Amino acid sequence: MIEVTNCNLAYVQGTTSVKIYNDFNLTIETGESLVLIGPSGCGKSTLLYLLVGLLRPTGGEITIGGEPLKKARQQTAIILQEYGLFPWLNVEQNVRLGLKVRHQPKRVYQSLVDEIIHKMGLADVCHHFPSQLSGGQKQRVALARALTLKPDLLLMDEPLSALDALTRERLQELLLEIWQEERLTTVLVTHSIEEAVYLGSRILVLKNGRPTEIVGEIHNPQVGQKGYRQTSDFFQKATYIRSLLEGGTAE
Ligand SMILES: Nc1ncnc2c1ncn2[C@@H]1O[C@H](COP(=O)(O)OP(=O)(O)OP(=O)(O)O)[C@@H](O)[C@H]1O
Repeated sequence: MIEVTNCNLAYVQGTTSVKIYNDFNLTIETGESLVLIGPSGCGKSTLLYLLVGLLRPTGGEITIGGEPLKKARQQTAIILQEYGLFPWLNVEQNVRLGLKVRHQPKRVYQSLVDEIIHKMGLADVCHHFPSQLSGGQKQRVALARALTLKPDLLLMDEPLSALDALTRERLQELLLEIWQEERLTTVLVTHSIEEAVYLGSRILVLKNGRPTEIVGEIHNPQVGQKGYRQTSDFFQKATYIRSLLEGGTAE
């Protein structure tokens, strides 16, 4: 379980300090797929950076599994929109990079790397360089690299936003599959209402105030059910989230 308790975070902008989070509280259960949605600038990425340990709150505390988060943990993986691949390394080298920097011997990790490359559908391009890949393939490499580290927490900042509609849908399926199989705790930031309802077992709608507020919390236990995207329940949740984003209230 992740607990964010009374957290404060301010950025210095020019001569002023702008409070993004003030006494902010959030609990994320183990195995949840939490989605954060909200207008640009409301603080979604900042929350991910706090959760990964790259930013330290100026007040309050974050604990993961009861342990106070003091610095980046090995079991947390983060995937960013720009993929974060090294252009001079091929697919396989990019995927195994995380294990290599942790000084694992090759004989220990190679079978895991091979397995994940297959699972991500990258076997045919494993000797290609990032410049030879499509956006969807690059994102699958980033995902594969994160998964080789066997994280217990996977944070994703708009990972699918640069992809065309069909590639995006295929990767949504893949993310859902990974979440269902591994039962990882995931936190996904997206601007897509549909994606939020398709992938989030709980969806938090944030408001662009100073400080940031949660204006809606939607429990979505049907996530992952076959054909969910075509149901009226899916449509109703999407409509509700839209109304919250537009500043309306619950129907
Ligand atoms: N390093 C920084 N220094 C000063 N201000 C910052 C810094 N990083 C972010 N901000 C500001 O903090 C606010 C929240 O930024 P953040 O990137 O968390 O928002 P976001 O909801 O992820 O936005 P987007 O949806 O556009 O990615 C914004 O107003 C942003 O300009």
